[in-house]
Parts: sequence; C-alpha cells; structure tokens
Amino acid sequence: MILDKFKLTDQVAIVTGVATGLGKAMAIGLAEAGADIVGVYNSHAPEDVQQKIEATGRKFLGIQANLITIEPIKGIVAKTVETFGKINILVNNAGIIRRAPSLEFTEKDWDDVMNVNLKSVFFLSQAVANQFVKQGTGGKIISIASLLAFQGGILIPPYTSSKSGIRGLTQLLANEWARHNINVNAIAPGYMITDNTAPLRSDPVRNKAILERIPAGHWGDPEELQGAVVFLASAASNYMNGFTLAVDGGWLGR
Ligand SMILES: NC(=O)c1ccc[n+]([C@@H]2O[C@H](COP(=O)([O-])OP(=O)(O)OC[C@H]3O[C@@H](n4cnc5c(N)ncnc54)[C@H](O)[C@@H]3O)[C@@H](O)[C@H]2O)c1
Ligand SMILES: O=C(O)C(=O)C[C@H](O)[C@H](O)CO
Repeated sequence: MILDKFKLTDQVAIVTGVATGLGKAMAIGLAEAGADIVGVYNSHAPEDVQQKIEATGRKFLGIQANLITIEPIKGIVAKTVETFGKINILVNNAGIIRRAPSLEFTEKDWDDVMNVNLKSVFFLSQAVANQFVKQGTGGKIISIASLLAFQGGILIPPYTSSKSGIRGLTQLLANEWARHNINVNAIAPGYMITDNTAPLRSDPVRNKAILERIPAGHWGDPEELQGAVVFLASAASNYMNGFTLAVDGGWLGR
C-alpha cells in the first residue's frame, strides 16, 4: 500500500539544529510519521521539542554539540547507536548566516559559515554513512540547502557558497553511496519564518520585495517542510537520489 511506504515506524532519525525553526518542525514531523529522534542542539536544551515528540509516543534523545568543528561528530554517532542500536535517517539542518557586503567580508565569518553549513554536513554524513554500511541497511541522508543553491542572492557570500556546495555534494554522495542503498537528497526551502530570516522581515524594503516575488504570496511556515522531509526519509522516495527538492511557494519557477 502506497501510504504505508511513507511511514517511518521504528526508524531512528538524527536531526541537527533541532531546537528551533525548521529543525524543530521537521523533527516533530518525522516523529509523527513514526521515527525516534536524536536531536542535536547547540545552546539551549530543546525541552519543548522533546515534549512534543514524546507526546507522539516516540523517544527523544538530545545531544549538545557545537558543529563549528567536526570534533563532536564521532560522539553523536556513537551515542545514537549506544542508545537506539542503529541509525536510519540523518537530517543535516543546522546552519548559520552572516550578512555583509562581499567587499568587506571577513575570513572569520567565511570560515564559521563554511564550517557549520558545509564541512560538518560532509563529515556527519560520512560518519552516518559508515554506520549505514556497517549495519548493511542503507539509509537516508537529507541536507537542508536553500534557494541560494540555485541563485546568488546578496550580502551572504559564504552562505550562498555553502548552500550551492550542499547541492553539489548531495549529487556526489548519491553517486558514490547509491550502491550501499543510501539515498542522499536535499531540500531547498524558500523564505520561511524563522530566526534566520528575521532581519529580512524587519526590513520593510526587503520584506516587500521578497513577498512580491513569492507566487504563493506568503512566507513559508516551518511546518510546510514536514511533508518533504518525511517523503525523502521514507521508502516512498527510494528511487530518488542526488536531488535538491525546492519547497518555496513557487519562487524558483517564477
Ligand atoms: N528560514 C529560511 O528561510 C531558510 C531557507 C532556506 C534554508 N534554511 C536553512 O535551514 C536551516 C535551519 O535554519 P532556520 O531557518 O530554522 O534558522 P534557525 O536559526 O532557527 O536554526 C538554525 C539551527 O542551527 C543550529 N546551529 C547553529 N550553529 C550551530 C552550531 N555551531 N552547532 C550546532 N548547531 C548549530 C542553531 O542552534 C539552530 O537551532 C539552516 O541550514 C538554514 O540555512 C532556512
Ligand atoms: O537571502 C537571505 O539573506 C536569506 O536569509 C536567505 C534565506 O535564509 C533562505 O536561505 C532562502 O532560501
């Protein structure tokens, strides 16, 4: 039955950046579809996310980790396997943005963005894929890209580079790992209402320009990503590999 293929019953999903915004909504969506969640957070413990996930009847394990370096990655995988015995799904969602003109952009801001948004995505994917191979089960890796994987944008040089990098890396990893039954795909959210985009909404000029450009006529709600992430995490997408799926109110089609 096709609807059964969307179910994630007893799957184990790691979601980074689980405390806020898109990560929080996607973790709750994955739990509602049947998965236990390992939520990686940076600063404050995501007690509200844990409560919502446990209310679905699924388990939640929080792991504090700063992904600006790759040092915590081995521990994330080890703790997940120690607790749940396996991993089935990885959602690389944690990300940062720094805005400044390219003529003035600093090396520190460049490195911080690339480290969190791209370097950690690669090395966490590598560690989880090695676990998938060890298990002999295959698995699903979903990375959160952006419209900036397809367009330039302004004032965000490493962000655009990192998100284009995710799109390319997704293709490469899908090529290399398909033979292990690993699906590697990405999601390109449009302009969604989260902390990340708050400065754009509070700038009347940019807010107006963005709204006028979205065919759907409104900013995205984080919950509007749940369908795409559950689909890419599930058996319903088994023949999809290396693709970046836009969930953007029609932005890229315009
Ligand atoms: N909001 C949008 O419109 C939009 C659109 C496209 C893509 N994205 C991407 O979605 C992802 C989630 O962003 P969001 O919009 O929910 O914003 P957000 O700021 O609420 O979420 C980012 C999350 O990443 C975590 N994080 C940041 N630095 C970290 C670090 N060093 N180590 C571990 N975790 C860290 C934060 O704690 C936070 O929970 C990001 O990758 C972002 O680039 C957002
Ligand atoms: O263009 C900007 O300044 C953004 O903030 C981009 C958004 O965060 C998002 O990635 C658009 O998909």
